[in-house]
Amino acid sequence: MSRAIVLVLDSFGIGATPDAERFGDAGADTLGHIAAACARGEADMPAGPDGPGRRGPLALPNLARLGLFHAHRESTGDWAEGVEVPAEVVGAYGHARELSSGKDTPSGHWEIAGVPVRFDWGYFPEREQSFPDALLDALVQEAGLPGVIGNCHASGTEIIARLGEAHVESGKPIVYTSADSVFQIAAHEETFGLERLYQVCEIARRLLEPYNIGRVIARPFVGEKGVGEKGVGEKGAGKNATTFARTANRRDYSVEPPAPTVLQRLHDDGGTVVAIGKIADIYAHCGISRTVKASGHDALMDATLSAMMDAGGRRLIMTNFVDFDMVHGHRRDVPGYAAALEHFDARLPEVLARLRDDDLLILTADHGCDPTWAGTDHTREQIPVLALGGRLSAGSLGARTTFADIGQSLAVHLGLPPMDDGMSFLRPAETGDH
Ligand SMILES: O=P(O)(O)O[C@H]1O[C@H](CO)[C@@H](O)[C@H]1O
Ligand SMILES: [Mn+2]
Ligand SMILES: [Mn+2]
Repeated sequence: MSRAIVLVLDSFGIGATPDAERFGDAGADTLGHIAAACARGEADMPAGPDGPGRRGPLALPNLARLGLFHAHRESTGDWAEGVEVPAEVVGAYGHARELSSGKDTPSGHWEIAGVPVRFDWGYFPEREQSFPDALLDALVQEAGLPGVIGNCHASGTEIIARLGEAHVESGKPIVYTSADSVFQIAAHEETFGLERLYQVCEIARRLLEPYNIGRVIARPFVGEKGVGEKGVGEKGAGKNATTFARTANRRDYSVEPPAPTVLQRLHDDGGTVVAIGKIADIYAHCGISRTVKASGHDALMDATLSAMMDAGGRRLIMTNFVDFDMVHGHRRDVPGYAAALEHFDARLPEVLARLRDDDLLILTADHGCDPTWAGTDHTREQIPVLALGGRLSAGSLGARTTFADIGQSLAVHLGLPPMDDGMSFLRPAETGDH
């Protein structure tokens, strides 16, 4: 029975799309710019409590053997700087551009699953006073809040450092947005309460219906307000030392995909869809047979491996590795992104060792988030398509004109009727037994 394993490296773009100019992203290249910084020795990181550190050129030998650097070269025209190009490539590799109108996570994932987003999302483009009064008034009234603060474009970590204390003192949640179609609500897990935050998000989800907003995101945090001056030499010396930090209890309230995804089709056809990490939230819980929550790339990898060890059956296992984006991309943390990639690469052989003959493995991404780029938002980029399966031969899959080629290939592999969008890169002779 065919199985497919799809690993989404959230935000791991491999070069700007032809339409990147429209997004202010011409020249963005998440992989290329990380590799260049590593080659220049600008992404060294000492060992610390968070990991073993890293040094020198970007080392991704296992992804390289699947064709990552070849795919990047076909996308951008150049080899990534300082990387070791493997003598032999064993994977089928390509790069894909996005048909969807946005460069956000749901659009990217839905298109990967065969359903591009052709309509325009609603956005809140004003940097300050971003949300309509009518919306905030209704939220305050329906949720019984003393008010809200924030109401601007912001980076989530910056805004809790800046407004966390005011939030704790006033009980007013922090509302903010970004270049994405999002309404984000940050609140303290203990003083405000996690369940209450989720309830407020559900009310916001309903109130946002007329605005066509893709996601409401609950951003719980913990920690304390400033406790005096920090000592000389410490990070943030001279500033009030707040300890506000976000927790793993983030929750995304997405609208439903506009058409049945390949996940939905498999689930409805009696197959099993195992959603690991944020996947279930991203697909608004549509077409999910089993949800496995895990936080951090090691736990996400462990959950993926254990799902691969489960008894067979026609199934899709899909995992989102969110820290590339959330912890490193948006925070413009080049050394951290490089270290996370190297760590992922080092664990990849564990996945390869668990592949069965009729499995199809696909590694890909949902958009870019170039950590060397201005601002803190995503970047409109091509995604890598690295595929390995019993009957797929090694070599280039070329330039794919939509992420939906992945969904179409999954439909073929899993024995489903064709999706409306995308072209399969599996030849019929290469499909598994159903
Ligand atoms: O800065 P933080 O809160 O991480 O938010 C980022 O994460 C959101 C979802 O990807 C994006 O819209 C961006 O605003
Ligand atoms: Mn994403
Ligand atoms: Mn993001």
